[in-house]
Amino acid sequence: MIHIDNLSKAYNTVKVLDIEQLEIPQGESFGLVGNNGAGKTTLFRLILDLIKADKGQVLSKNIAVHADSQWKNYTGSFLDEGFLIDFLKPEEYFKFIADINGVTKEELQAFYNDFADFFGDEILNKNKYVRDFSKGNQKKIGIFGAIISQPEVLILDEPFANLDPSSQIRLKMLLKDLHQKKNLTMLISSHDLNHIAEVSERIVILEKGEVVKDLLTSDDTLGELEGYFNPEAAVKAES
Ligand SMILES: Nc1ncnc2c1ncn2[C@@H]1O[C@H](COP(=O)(O)OP(=O)(O)OP(=O)(O)O)[C@@H](O)[C@H]1O
Repeated sequence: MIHIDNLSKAYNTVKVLDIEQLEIPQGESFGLVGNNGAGKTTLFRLILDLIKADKGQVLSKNIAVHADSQWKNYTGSFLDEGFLIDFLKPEEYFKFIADINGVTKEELQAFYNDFADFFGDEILNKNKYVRDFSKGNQKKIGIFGAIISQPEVLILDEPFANLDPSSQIRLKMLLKDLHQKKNLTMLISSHDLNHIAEVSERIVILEKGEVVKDLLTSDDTLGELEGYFNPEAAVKAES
Protein backbone atom coordinates (compact mmCIF):
# COMPACT_ATOMS: atom_id res chain seq x y z
CA MET A 1 0.00 0.00 0.00
CA ILE A 2 2.69 2.44 1.10
CA HIS A 3 6.21 1.82 -0.08
CA ILE A 4 9.20 3.81 1.10
CA ASP A 5 11.93 3.62 -1.48
CA ASN A 6 15.47 4.75 -0.70
CA LEU A 7 14.16 7.83 1.11
CA SER A 8 16.37 10.41 2.72
CA LYS A 9 16.05 13.92 4.07
CA ALA A 10 18.60 16.27 5.59
CA TYR A 11 18.35 19.68 7.21
CA ASN A 12 21.46 21.88 7.06
CA THR A 13 23.49 18.88 5.85
CA VAL A 14 22.43 16.80 8.88
CA LYS A 15 20.59 13.66 7.76
CA VAL A 16 17.36 13.30 9.75
CA LEU A 17 15.82 10.44 7.77
CA ASP A 18 17.38 7.61 5.83
CA ILE A 19 15.25 4.57 5.04
CA GLU A 20 16.24 2.19 2.28
CA GLN A 21 13.06 0.16 1.96
CA LEU A 22 9.89 -0.06 4.04
CA GLU A 23 6.61 -1.61 2.93
CA ILE A 24 3.36 -1.01 4.80
CA PRO A 25 0.78 -3.41 3.40
CA GLN A 26 -2.90 -2.60 3.01
CA GLY A 27 -4.85 -3.10 6.23
CA GLU A 28 -1.80 -3.05 8.51
CA SER A 29 -1.82 -1.13 11.77
CA PHE A 30 1.69 0.24 11.82
CA GLY A 31 3.19 1.85 14.91
CA LEU A 32 6.17 4.17 14.78
CA VAL A 33 8.25 4.86 17.89
CA GLY A 34 11.55 6.60 18.56
CA ASN A 35 13.09 9.17 20.84
CA ASN A 36 12.64 12.91 20.34
CA GLY A 37 14.09 13.94 17.02
CA ALA A 38 14.27 10.37 15.68
CA GLY A 39 12.48 11.37 12.47
CA LYS A 40 8.90 10.13 12.99
CA THR A 41 7.17 13.35 11.99
CA THR A 42 9.60 13.83 9.12
CA LEU A 43 8.65 10.41 7.77
CA PHE A 44 4.93 11.23 8.02
CA ARG A 45 5.52 14.62 6.36
CA LEU A 46 7.29 12.92 3.48
CA ILE A 47 4.49 10.35 3.13
CA LEU A 48 1.97 13.22 3.01
CA ASP A 49 4.11 15.18 0.53
CA LEU A 50 4.38 18.11 2.94
CA ILE A 51 8.14 18.27 2.52
CA LYS A 52 10.42 17.30 -0.32
CA ALA A 53 12.79 14.35 -0.05
CA ASP A 54 16.45 14.84 -0.95
CA LYS A 55 16.52 11.37 -2.40
CA GLY A 56 14.08 8.54 -3.03
CA GLN A 57 10.31 8.50 -3.01
CA VAL A 58 7.15 7.39 -1.27
CA LEU A 59 4.72 5.31 -3.29
CA SER A 60 1.08 4.96 -2.29
CA LYS A 61 -0.74 2.27 -4.29
CA ASN A 62 2.35 2.20 -6.52
CA ILE A 63 2.12 5.89 -7.42
CA ALA A 64 4.68 8.43 -6.19
CA VAL A 65 2.93 10.81 -3.77
CA HIS A 66 4.95 13.80 -4.99
CA ALA A 67 4.00 13.18 -8.61
CA ASP A 68 0.26 12.59 -8.37
CA SER A 69 -2.28 13.58 -5.72
CA GLN A 70 -4.64 10.60 -6.08
CA TRP A 71 -3.59 9.41 -2.61
CA LYS A 72 -5.36 12.44 -1.13
CA ASN A 73 -8.70 10.87 -2.07
CA TYR A 74 -8.20 7.94 0.29
CA THR A 75 -5.83 9.25 2.97
CA GLY A 76 -6.85 10.95 6.22
CA SER A 77 -4.25 12.51 8.48
CA PHE A 78 -3.68 14.68 11.48
CA LEU A 79 -0.13 15.62 12.43
CA ASP A 80 -0.55 18.91 14.31
CA GLU A 81 -2.73 22.00 14.83
CA GLY A 82 -1.58 23.29 11.44
CA PHE A 83 -4.15 20.88 9.98
CA LEU A 84 -7.02 22.70 11.71
CA ILE A 85 -8.88 25.83 10.65
CA ASP A 86 -8.69 28.14 13.63
CA PHE A 87 -11.50 30.53 12.74
CA LEU A 88 -14.17 27.85 12.37
CA LYS A 89 -16.24 26.20 15.10
CA PRO A 90 -15.72 22.42 15.28
CA GLU A 91 -19.09 21.70 13.61
CA GLU A 92 -18.20 24.10 10.76
CA TYR A 93 -14.80 22.50 10.36
CA PHE A 94 -16.31 19.00 10.29
CA LYS A 95 -18.97 20.05 7.79
CA PHE A 96 -16.31 21.62 5.58
CA ILE A 97 -14.36 18.34 5.52
CA ALA A 98 -17.56 16.32 5.03
CA ASP A 99 -18.62 18.51 2.10
CA ILE A 100 -15.32 18.28 0.23
CA ASN A 101 -15.35 14.51 0.69
CA GLY A 102 -19.00 13.96 -0.27
CA VAL A 103 -19.95 12.74 3.22
CA THR A 104 -23.69 13.11 3.81
CA LYS A 105 -25.34 14.76 6.82
CA GLU A 106 -26.56 11.35 7.95
CA GLU A 107 -23.09 9.80 7.69
CA LEU A 108 -21.62 12.70 9.65
CA GLN A 109 -24.29 12.29 12.31
CA ALA A 110 -23.47 8.57 12.56
CA PHE A 111 -19.81 9.53 13.12
CA TYR A 112 -20.83 11.98 15.83
CA ASN A 113 -22.66 9.11 17.54
CA ASP A 114 -19.60 6.84 17.32
CA PHE A 115 -17.41 9.59 18.78
CA ALA A 116 -19.86 10.81 21.44
CA ASP A 117 -17.89 9.26 24.33
CA PHE A 118 -14.56 10.43 22.93
CA PHE A 119 -15.84 13.99 22.57
CA GLY A 120 -17.58 13.97 25.96
CA ASP A 121 -19.34 17.26 26.50
CA GLU A 122 -16.30 19.20 25.36
CA ILE A 123 -16.40 19.62 21.58
CA LEU A 124 -19.85 20.01 20.06
CA ASN A 125 -22.30 22.89 20.62
CA LYS A 126 -19.76 24.95 22.54
CA ASN A 127 -20.13 28.00 20.32
CA LYS A 128 -16.35 28.32 20.40
CA TYR A 129 -13.73 28.57 17.67
CA VAL A 130 -11.19 25.81 17.12
CA ARG A 131 -8.39 28.19 18.22
CA ASP A 132 -10.00 28.59 21.64
CA PHE A 133 -10.05 24.88 22.55
CA SER A 134 -7.42 23.27 24.78
CA LYS A 135 -4.56 21.35 23.16
CA GLY A 136 -6.18 18.02 24.04
CA ASN A 137 -9.55 19.02 22.63
CA GLN A 138 -7.91 20.41 19.48
CA LYS A 139 -6.33 17.00 19.10
CA LYS A 140 -9.76 15.34 19.34
CA ILE A 141 -11.07 17.74 16.67
CA GLY A 142 -8.11 16.95 14.40
CA ILE A 143 -8.42 13.18 14.82
CA PHE A 144 -12.14 13.30 14.07
CA GLY A 145 -11.44 15.53 11.05
CA ALA A 146 -8.99 12.93 9.73
CA ILE A 147 -11.52 10.12 10.02
CA ILE A 148 -14.66 11.82 8.61
CA SER A 149 -13.64 11.22 5.00
CA GLN A 150 -13.70 7.44 5.72
CA PRO A 151 -10.14 7.04 4.50
CA GLU A 152 -8.42 3.82 3.51
CA VAL A 153 -5.19 5.12 5.05
CA LEU A 154 -5.08 6.99 8.35
CA ILE A 155 -1.91 8.76 9.55
CA LEU A 156 -1.80 10.20 13.06
CA ASP A 157 1.22 11.76 14.74
CA GLU A 158 1.19 11.20 18.50
CA PRO A 159 -2.60 10.98 18.78
CA PHE A 160 -2.49 10.04 22.49
CA ALA A 161 -0.38 13.03 23.58
CA ASN A 162 -2.32 15.72 25.48
CA LEU A 163 -5.38 13.50 25.89
CA ASP A 164 -6.70 12.70 29.35
CA PRO A 165 -6.56 9.02 30.40
CA SER A 166 -10.25 8.30 29.60
CA SER A 167 -9.87 9.84 26.16
CA GLN A 168 -6.71 7.82 25.51
CA ILE A 169 -8.55 4.60 26.33
CA ARG A 170 -11.53 5.60 24.19
CA LEU A 171 -9.25 6.51 21.31
CA LYS A 172 -7.56 3.11 21.49
CA MET A 173 -10.95 1.42 21.29
CA LEU A 174 -12.04 3.62 18.37
CA LEU A 175 -8.84 2.98 16.43
CA LYS A 176 -8.96 -0.77 16.99
CA ASP A 177 -12.59 -0.82 15.95
CA LEU A 178 -11.94 1.25 12.79
CA HIS A 179 -9.01 -0.95 11.87
CA GLN A 180 -10.97 -4.17 12.29
CA LYS A 181 -14.26 -3.11 10.71
CA LYS A 182 -12.92 -1.02 7.83
CA ASN A 183 -9.63 -2.81 7.14
CA LEU A 184 -7.98 0.59 7.61
CA THR A 185 -4.26 0.97 6.99
CA MET A 186 -3.13 2.91 10.07
CA LEU A 187 0.18 4.66 10.62
CA ILE A 188 0.48 5.95 14.15
CA SER A 189 3.41 7.39 16.04
CA SER A 190 3.55 7.51 19.80
CA HIS A 191 5.83 7.85 22.80
CA ASP A 192 3.41 5.72 24.79
CA LEU A 193 4.73 2.19 24.41
CA ASN A 194 1.67 0.61 26.05
CA HIS A 195 -0.79 2.30 23.75
CA ILE A 196 1.19 1.76 20.59
CA ALA A 197 1.71 -1.93 21.37
CA GLU A 198 -2.02 -2.27 21.90
CA VAL A 199 -3.16 -0.66 18.66
CA SER A 200 -0.40 -1.85 16.30
CA GLU A 201 0.21 -5.18 14.60
CA ARG A 202 3.71 -4.07 13.75
CA ILE A 203 6.06 -1.58 15.36
CA VAL A 204 9.07 0.08 13.82
CA ILE A 205 11.67 1.85 15.96
CA LEU A 206 13.44 4.81 14.36
CA GLU A 207 16.74 6.05 15.70
CA LYS A 208 18.50 9.03 14.13
CA GLY A 209 16.32 8.62 11.07
CA GLU A 210 17.06 4.96 10.54
CA VAL A 211 14.95 1.86 11.10
CA VAL A 212 16.66 -0.04 13.90
CA LYS A 213 13.91 -2.53 14.73
CA ASP A 214 10.88 -3.85 12.88
CA LEU A 215 8.71 -6.00 15.16
CA LEU A 216 5.50 -7.93 14.65
CA THR A 217 3.51 -7.26 17.80
CA SER A 218 3.22 -10.16 20.23
CA ASP A 219 2.87 -10.60 24.00
CA ASP A 220 6.60 -9.90 24.28
CA THR A 221 6.62 -6.64 22.32
CA LEU A 222 6.01 -4.25 25.20
CA GLY A 223 8.88 -5.81 27.18
CA GLU A 224 11.09 -5.66 24.12
CA LEU A 225 10.31 -1.98 23.57
CA GLU A 226 10.87 -1.15 27.23
CA GLY A 227 14.15 -3.06 27.10
CA TYR A 228 15.21 -1.10 24.04
CA PHE A 229 14.40 2.33 25.46
CA ASN A 230 15.54 1.60 29.01
CA PRO A 231 18.12 -1.19 28.86
CA GLU A 232 19.44 -0.58 32.42
CA ALA A 233 16.00 -1.15 33.94
CA ALA A 234 15.54 -4.31 31.84
CA VAL A 235 18.86 -5.72 33.12
CA LYS A 236 17.91 -4.88 36.73
CA ALA A 237 14.51 -6.56 36.33
CA GLU A 238 16.21 -9.74 35.06
CA SER A 239 18.74 -9.94 37.93
N1 LIG B 1 12.19 22.39 9.31
C1 LIG B 1 13.24 21.87 9.95
N2 LIG B 1 14.43 22.51 9.93
C2 LIG B 1 15.51 21.99 10.55
N3 LIG B 1 15.50 20.81 11.21
C3 LIG B 1 14.34 20.14 11.26
C4 LIG B 1 13.15 20.62 10.64
N4 LIG B 1 12.16 19.72 10.84
C5 LIG B 1 12.69 18.73 11.58
N5 LIG B 1 13.99 18.98 11.82
C6 LIG B 1 14.89 18.12 12.58
O1 LIG B 1 14.76 16.80 12.09
C7 LIG B 1 14.94 15.86 13.15
C8 LIG B 1 13.75 14.92 13.18
O2 LIG B 1 12.63 15.65 13.62
P1 LIG B 1 11.20 14.98 13.73
O3 LIG B 1 10.25 16.08 14.12
O4 LIG B 1 10.91 14.20 12.52
O5 LIG B 1 11.41 13.97 14.95
P2 LIG B 1 10.34 13.17 15.80
O6 LIG B 1 10.81 11.75 15.86
O7 LIG B 1 8.97 13.40 15.27
O8 LIG B 1 10.53 13.86 17.22
P3 LIG B 1 9.53 14.11 18.45
O9 LIG B 1 9.30 12.78 19.10
O10 LIG B 1 10.33 15.04 19.33
O11 LIG B 1 8.28 14.74 17.92
C9 LIG B 1 15.11 16.68 14.42
O12 LIG B 1 16.49 16.78 14.70
C10 LIG B 1 14.55 18.03 14.04
O13 LIG B 1 15.17 19.07 14.77
